Amino acid sequence: MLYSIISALNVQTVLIGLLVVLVVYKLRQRWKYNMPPGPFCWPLIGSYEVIQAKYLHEIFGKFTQKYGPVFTVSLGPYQTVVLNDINSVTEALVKSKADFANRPSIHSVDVLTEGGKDIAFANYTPTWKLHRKIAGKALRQYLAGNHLEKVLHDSMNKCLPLMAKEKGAFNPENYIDLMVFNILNAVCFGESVELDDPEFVNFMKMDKDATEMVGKGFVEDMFPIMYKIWTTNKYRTVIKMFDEIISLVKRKFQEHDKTFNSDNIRDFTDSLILARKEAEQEENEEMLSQLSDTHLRQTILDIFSAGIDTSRITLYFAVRYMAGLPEIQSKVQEEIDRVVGKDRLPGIKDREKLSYTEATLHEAMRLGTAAPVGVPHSTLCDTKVGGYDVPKDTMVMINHWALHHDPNYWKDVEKFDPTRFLDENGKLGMKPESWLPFSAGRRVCLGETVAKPELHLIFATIMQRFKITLPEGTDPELKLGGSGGVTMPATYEVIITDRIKT
Ligand code: HEM
Repeated sequence: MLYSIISALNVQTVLIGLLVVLVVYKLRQRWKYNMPPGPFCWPLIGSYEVIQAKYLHEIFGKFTQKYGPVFTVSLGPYQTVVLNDINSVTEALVKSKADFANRPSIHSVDVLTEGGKDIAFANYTPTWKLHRKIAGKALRQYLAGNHLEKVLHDSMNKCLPLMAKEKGAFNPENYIDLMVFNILNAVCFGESVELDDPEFVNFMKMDKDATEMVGKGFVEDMFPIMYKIWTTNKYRTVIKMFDEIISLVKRKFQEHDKTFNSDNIRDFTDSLILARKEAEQEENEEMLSQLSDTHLRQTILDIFSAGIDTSRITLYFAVRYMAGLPEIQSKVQEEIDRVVGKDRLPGIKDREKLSYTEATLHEAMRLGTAAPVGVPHSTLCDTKVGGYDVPKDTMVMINHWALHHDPNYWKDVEKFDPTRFLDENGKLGMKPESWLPFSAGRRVCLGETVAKPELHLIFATIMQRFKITLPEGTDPELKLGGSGGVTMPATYEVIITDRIKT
């Protein structure tokens, strides 16, 4: 009895002590720094409104109206500065780029990245710079030849006939997943799979479940002490999925390592192995220590999973918009018929002539931003943005969704209008200032040069082949699905008519 009272008292004392320390820390921060304003946040828990919100970009939009485009909010214990307009984003990511180039340390992410050994979530260190350089070079080598077009055509030739068999209303997700998966699978591992391949089915299920769970966040990331005491079922499930995904990439990497031949570089994985062999020949011990199996498989996992998720979600949006906007769809198809015809698939070289098609995809990426709040950044030093102070180690989020819906930059914000991206001659014009789906600065999307031709060709090829409509009675307005930091269209069905009967 006495023991339990003492231990209860101890717990209370510790908790109160912690609370006092936190309040003092917060007051000191307020006194020392002129931080951006923001809503009331509870110590440790953060903002109640954020916890309750369905989408982060939406609640951030609400705060912007009240506090302006730069505000502070606590997400659990993470004091976060959110940037909601292009001026503040450019100031942070372009003008003061090194200051904002770090990533916050989040436990669940640390598990997936085997201790931050990847690119996307790694700290801004010389090792990160080396990996980004090597991975960028490998991707450029891949894009230099006609590899990407071949891989794309192979993937589309496999998927389109399967899709054409659909009679009546169906959900196109599986086909889009297969198109994207096979392209990234070929880029990374030189392989292609069938629609019912267990590896594909299993990976997509795990990837989607994990994306949804990560998008909603984990209580354990808010209260890291929980990892040591007790973890939720949700957290244990996602960790099991991470383990499986890591094992899959590990197996593929080991197979490549065993069969590697420097005269025949088959894919991105081979390019990374080659970079390591070159470091071995140069006896560059320092570089070699940063090119361990773990580092290389984490780089591959980044390219594979970052590429699949963003691309599939962008295409879910694009197809759904086209199904609800028959006039725009017809214009896209007229252009493709005129430039490419119906006897061959669109190729990389057609892209510059398919301006309206490209503009339509850009508009789908604006209205249906696949990474609405991007990947969180963190400050490397005390710095400034929008006239406010941002202390070292503050989490910084970019609200890409807000940039893409800012009425100061977009007329009739909610209207789907591809001509925003065209000049007076109907050609693709300069990038609109507040269009930033791939972000900017030191951590700008590494896959942008792959994603742009990849998405364009998949989209153009689907549009060339099928007229897409919504089942009778469906509201043409797109409803948003996903939650937290992940957005996608709510599950939908379409009906397709084959425009090229084969
Ligand atoms: C629609 C397609 C895509 C979109 C909208 C997109 C968007 C983004 C965004 C917003 C970031 C975070 C940038 C920042 O931290 O400020 C990012 C990072 C990244 N993306 Fe993409 N991405 C796309 C496709 C791809 C593809 C196809 C790949 C791989 C081939 C890829 C690989 C990466 C990597 C590795 C990073 C981390 C960069 C770093 O931290 O240094 N992405 N992407």
